[in-house]
Amino acid sequence: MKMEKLERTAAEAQLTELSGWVLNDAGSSISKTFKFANFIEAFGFMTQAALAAEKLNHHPEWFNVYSRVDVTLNTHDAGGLTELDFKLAKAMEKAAARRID
Ligand SMILES: C[C@H](O)[C@H](O)[C@H]1CNC2=NC(N)=NC(=O)C2=N1
Repeated sequence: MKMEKLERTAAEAQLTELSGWVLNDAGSSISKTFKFANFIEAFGFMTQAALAAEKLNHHPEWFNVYSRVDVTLNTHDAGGLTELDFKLAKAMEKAAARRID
């Protein structure tokens, strides 16, 4: 799926529909840290998010230590943010219903 790179203002507008996600200085990615009660909760989130990512054919960059998952989204094919990053971020919000903060 060919996706258009979003300009900074468009990315900022999309961000208003999400909470806790931050745009990097370059305007080329969004990030959020998710916290869970323990590793199993964190890994459950990652499993659900992985299924959503596979459906979208759009995959996260992420780092997990125990109960914490740091997520960064961007579209490497477009060299920045696209609609797909925001779709995946919203799917991740649903998958993170059991987060603790
Ligand atoms: C060939 C394959 O469809 C592409 O490489 C997809 C896969 N998943 C992807 N995920 C992300 N985050 N960015 C991409 O540009 C991307 N491209």
